[in-house]
Amino acid sequence: MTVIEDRTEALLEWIKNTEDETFKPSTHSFISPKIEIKQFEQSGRGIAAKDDIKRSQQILRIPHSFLLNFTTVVSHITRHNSNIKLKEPYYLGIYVPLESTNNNDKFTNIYKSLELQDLLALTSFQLLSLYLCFERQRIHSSFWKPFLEMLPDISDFSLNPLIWQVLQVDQWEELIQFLPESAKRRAEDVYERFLEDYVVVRALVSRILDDLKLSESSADEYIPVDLFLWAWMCINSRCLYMTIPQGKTNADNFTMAPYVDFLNHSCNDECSILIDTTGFHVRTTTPYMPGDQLFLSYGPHCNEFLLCEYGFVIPHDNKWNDLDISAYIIPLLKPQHVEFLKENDYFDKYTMTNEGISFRTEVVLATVQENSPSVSRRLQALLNGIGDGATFKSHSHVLLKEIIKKVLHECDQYKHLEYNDDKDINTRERKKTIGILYKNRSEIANNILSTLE
Ligand SMILES: C[S@@+](CC[C@H](N)C(=O)[O-])C[C@H]1O[C@@H](n2cnc3c(N)ncnc32)[C@H](O)[C@@H]1O
Repeated sequence: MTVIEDRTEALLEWIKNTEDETFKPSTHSFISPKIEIKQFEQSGRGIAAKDDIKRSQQILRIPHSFLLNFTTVVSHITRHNSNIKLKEPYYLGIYVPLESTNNNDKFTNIYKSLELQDLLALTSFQLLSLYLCFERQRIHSSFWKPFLEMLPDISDFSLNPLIWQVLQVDQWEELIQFLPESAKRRAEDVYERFLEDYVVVRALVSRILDDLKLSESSADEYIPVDLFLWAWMCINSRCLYMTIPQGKTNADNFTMAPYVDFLNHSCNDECSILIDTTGFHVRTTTPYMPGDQLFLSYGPHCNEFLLCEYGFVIPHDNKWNDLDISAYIIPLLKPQHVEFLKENDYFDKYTMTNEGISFRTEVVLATVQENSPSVSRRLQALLNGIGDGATFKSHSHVLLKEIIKKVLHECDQYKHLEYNDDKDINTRERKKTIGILYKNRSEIANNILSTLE
């Protein structure tokens, strides 16, 4: 057996796979005997059909105790602290084996010192990143060992700009500079989210070390930044939407789900998800033949989003690609335009797709044509949906053509990156991916331009 097959066996045993849809659904998993984990060239490990699978067939069910989320992590950590009694109903069904708390390593000493309010003050991302970092380091006594052993390596995220920046990979500053402005902004947003989580978690660990009079130990020993990065990226690239009762914002509403997290992304919905009291279920929404890869849509995401959040792109025909031209339009705005657009919630994010320009883009192109937008009746009519903005159209088209020509000029400068021959394979792949982003932009720009001529 190969290493991956061994690990898969261990995972199936741990999640108590029964291959029986009806057997003890709240404590045992069901992994359809018609599927298997396989290696795919473009997308790494994924799930393949071994047999014909009909549409609308249940293929996976994972009980709540094997899902890694805010509720299960709080249940596991607080088991180390006998003063904490969890009473809320959502904690009651979570199975935490006692053996997993019988250890006195340096990480469980921190768990013992964490109060419930410390945990509840964290976001899902912060709590799970902290927990994955610790459990990875105490893996041999971790309840989650078979799951942790199936998680990707940091090298699997090599295309992701967050990795370039945090690990300062070869040519990282140049690579970030090469990104289209809208992708650069997405990458900055991801970096800020990551940094904020790291700072909060590190401060919490430092405080506990102080409380334990262990201030000679540094929080960096407990959460090295590269391990925190690995944990954070595992979560970001594998989290699945699920409502969390303790969630403070929508961003807290997710879970990690063993085995389900091997489903790769496609633009079309080919599987669907359902969560009930027995756990996390996946059904097919399309038929599959033996050898086919099963896919789940992670959402209507363009390539810039997929790259910055997950570290991959769909090289051909991502139907959710858009072209963000905010960086070209915003410099054209006068202060009164900016004020008007902000007041009406139309500032920034000016996009177009192959189908045409977005309404936000139509609004901004109309707004720049008005000296005093706040008193323009025709602009107000456009915003209220009373007028169709016909009087703005011809000048909007002129402006749009100018902008698109600039976009195409920029794409011509960078498209060649797709075919670069950098001697370092990682840099080569990263540059190639940036080149694909420019190719995507030029395709949309050319399509829109042809409708204007
Ligand atoms: C939820 S995991 C899927 C399992 C993953 N392939 C693995 O080997 O563990 C998501 C990650 O899979 C990869 N991925 C998913 N869909 C992909 C696709 N259509 N093309 C390329 N990579 C993909 C990306 O690396 C992404 O961060």
